[in-house]
Amino acid sequence: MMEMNHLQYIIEELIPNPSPPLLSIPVINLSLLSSSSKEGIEELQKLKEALTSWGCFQAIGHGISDSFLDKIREVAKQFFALPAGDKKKYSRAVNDMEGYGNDPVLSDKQVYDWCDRLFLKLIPQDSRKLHLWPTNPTQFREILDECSVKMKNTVELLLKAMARSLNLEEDSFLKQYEYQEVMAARFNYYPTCPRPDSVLGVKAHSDGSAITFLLQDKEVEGLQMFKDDQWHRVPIIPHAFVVNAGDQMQIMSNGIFKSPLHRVSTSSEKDRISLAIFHLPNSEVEIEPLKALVDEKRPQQYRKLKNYSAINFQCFQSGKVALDTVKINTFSI
Ligand SMILES: O=C(O)CCC(=O)C(=O)O
Ligand SMILES: [Fe+2]
Repeated sequence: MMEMNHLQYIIEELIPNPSPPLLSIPVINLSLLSSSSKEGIEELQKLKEALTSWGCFQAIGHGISDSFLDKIREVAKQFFALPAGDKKKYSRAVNDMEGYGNDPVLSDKQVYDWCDRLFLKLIPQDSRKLHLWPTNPTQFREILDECSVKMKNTVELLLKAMARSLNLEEDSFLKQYEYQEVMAARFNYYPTCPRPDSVLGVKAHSDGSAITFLLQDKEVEGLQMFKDDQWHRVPIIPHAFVVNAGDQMQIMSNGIFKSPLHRVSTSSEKDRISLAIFHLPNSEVEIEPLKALVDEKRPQQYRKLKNYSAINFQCFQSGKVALDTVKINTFSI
């Protein structure tokens, strides 16, 4: 953790319920989603229900082996365990999100996340800033590269299933992307924290992505989802991904799929590592609610836009909720 005044990490009041109830979110077997068997159709229905209510689910049957996921966890652990001086070689520039570091300093009122991270773009390949990719541990680059290839297939399979679950052509979402996807990895390291009652690993947020795949720590819980006016702890399923829709999916699906609010608690006993893989359209591509999901009963809820990440960042700076600022006011007076 970089040197910083600890007060800057404290949320004004005590977190009302730092350890809320454990609630199992739906578990979906991705390998069943392309099957037209009875099982496959039921799984597709489960997927739709999960994304329209929770906005998230635990993905099993995703085709990435347990041993590969453990390898990713291992190199991440080795990287964060390096001496500070070694990690600093990969530090992000002041005005860049990519690289190693913690929250950018935007205002003196800001509350920081109790978290160090390594943020790297994976796709498109020519956008990679390889000088920020660790060479220690030596396998890091190779494993992350392999991870991007595997994840690309898994995410595309899911995007197609999501479209089919809404009775749309299976490439509806990918077409909106104009097949120009961006994929980025964010490794999060949460050191032990002396004040878990008033400090969060990551403050409540929704993701600016279209879809996020999260590999949780295998042993240490921390992720919490907000649903029905309550926080819920997300249980660990060691080789599952926690998948959630992001804001851009809420926009493209005209509000049908939900981008859930989530946060990460801290622990005074154990440090924790997670890896979030974000998938989103290229910033030059315009997105809007799919025409097939707009009708009289469900008028268009969001305006056409591009570069949602920039909108999200600006809103974060001024304390606004990004999705609210791109919403079309549909109710009449
Ligand atoms: O560490 C986690 O469990 C979640 C991290 C997260 O929400 C994020 O990186 O956007
Ligand atoms: Fe997140």
